[in-house]
Amino acid sequence: MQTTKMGVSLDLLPQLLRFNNHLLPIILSAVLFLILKTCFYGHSSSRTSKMKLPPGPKPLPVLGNMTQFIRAKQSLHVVLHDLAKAYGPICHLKVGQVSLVSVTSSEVAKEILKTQELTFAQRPKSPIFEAARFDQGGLGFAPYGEYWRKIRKVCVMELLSPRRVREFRSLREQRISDLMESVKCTTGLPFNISEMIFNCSNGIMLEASFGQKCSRLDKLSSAVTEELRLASQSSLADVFPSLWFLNHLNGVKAKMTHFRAVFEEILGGIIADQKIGAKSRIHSSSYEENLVDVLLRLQESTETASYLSDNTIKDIILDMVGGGVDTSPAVVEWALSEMMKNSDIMKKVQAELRDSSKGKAILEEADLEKNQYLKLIIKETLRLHPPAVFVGRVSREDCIIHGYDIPKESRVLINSWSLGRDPNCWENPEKFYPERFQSSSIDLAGTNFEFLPFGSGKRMCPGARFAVASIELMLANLIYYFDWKLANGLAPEELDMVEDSGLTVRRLNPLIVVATPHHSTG
Ligand code: HEM
Repeated sequence: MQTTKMGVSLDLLPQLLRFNNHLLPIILSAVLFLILKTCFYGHSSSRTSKMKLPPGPKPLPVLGNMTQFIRAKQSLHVVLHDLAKAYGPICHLKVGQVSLVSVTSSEVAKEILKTQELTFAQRPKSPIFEAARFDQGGLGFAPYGEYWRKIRKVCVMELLSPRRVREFRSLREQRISDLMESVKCTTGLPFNISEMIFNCSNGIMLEASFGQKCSRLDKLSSAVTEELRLASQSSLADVFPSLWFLNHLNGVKAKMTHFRAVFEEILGGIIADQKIGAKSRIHSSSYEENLVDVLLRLQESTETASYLSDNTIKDIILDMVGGGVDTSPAVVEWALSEMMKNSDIMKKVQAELRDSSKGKAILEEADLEKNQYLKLIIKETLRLHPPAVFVGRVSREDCIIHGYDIPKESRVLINSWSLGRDPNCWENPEKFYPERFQSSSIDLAGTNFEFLPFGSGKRMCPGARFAVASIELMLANLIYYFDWKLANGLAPEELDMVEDSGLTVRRLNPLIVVATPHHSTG
């Protein structure tokens, strides 16, 4: 293996940073700055190797020239997956000034997420998100500590608890029934199901959060989507933290400040309105609380009042909307795509659903309990297409992982996409084969480290139950009620499965289909 100090930094930058041409001078100066800094002062990886450590463990070398692995426009998770084939399950990359540790094996993932859980209970700092948040970044980006613990408790026990998820059942059923009506209206013509799935899923999340449909919520959801998109186009300043001014020069800071103003206007307005109406609504016995109501009620309670300011509530709500916005629809989209390609699987699940719920116009959640195959399909989709391809953490102290020194502040990317395709863990890993989960104990709880779609441990996704409830009901109804064909005479094997890049990995090209109502349903 060839080891050079700068090779990786420069080769990986174009992968991580998508930038406009007018930013080129800034980028070049930054790279030049780094080269000079490296030449004259050395860089942090060389400091790493000089650290005093107990005998045995060794510094994880920075990999050398990897140009051969980086094909044009390939996503970072695929680049890192390919690197692992050559260099092993743990690789140290230098990206700008940041030490990045890529992990692609379940054993190493377990060491990080379980054995040394506390060391890695921190998320990478994101100056981009910080600029668009109000307090300490809600749950997702709050530093591990007392504040995070309190907010996490509110989210897990109050906002996304099993009881609360059940309470939103009729909301899900109503929204999905609206989706079915929209699909019916396409009357056998080609249409973009990806967009409809996205709107439905988004509608569920927004209505659960605010209890209403209104135009300002559409504005909020587009701002959150745009914000996530901008954040996924990782800014140069993220990998050169000492060049703090870059985010000002490249316009990212201004855009984030704009999003913050949009969030302030909409969320500030909604919180003020809901405060006025809350007491009368909550005293009505038929009233179902939405998430903002719950947070405002907790704001009045002596136990939680001290840390639930209006700004914290805004951050938490942005976490809820942001956490669910692209992820759940991505799973429905990928599952449907896989079934379009694998007609046997589609037929099998349709038969199971249609036999068990004969003649029903629409499936309710209670109808799904007996449909095991649908659950296997969702797991298999999450294995091959985890919407969040990385579980991202930061080391809070120097530690040793897999026999290597990992310095404090290293960013760790556990590649869930790669874990789901590891031939050491999965037979015939590239094949979409839901039956593999049939007699397996592997579940979504994050205790099987080859399958981490929702992460694991203390910072595991608190929205998993909420997400799965929507995904199951939406997918079940779509395949129960309609028969599906690809548009424009496309054969199943011609359907592309190209991934978009971003924080959430969805299809790059929308799924264009033709739906025909099935004669025995409804
Ligand atoms: C299919 C849908 C979803 C997937 C695949 C997903 C995946 C993930 C993953 C991988 C993490 C990081 C976990 C870790 O570090 O161990 C995470 C964190 C998080 N997710 Fe989700 N998520 C989904 C839906 C949701 C929904 C619907 C919400 C909110 C309603 C949500 C809210 C959050 C929050 C707040 C965190 C940060 C938790 C913390 O840092 O303590 N997610 N999610």
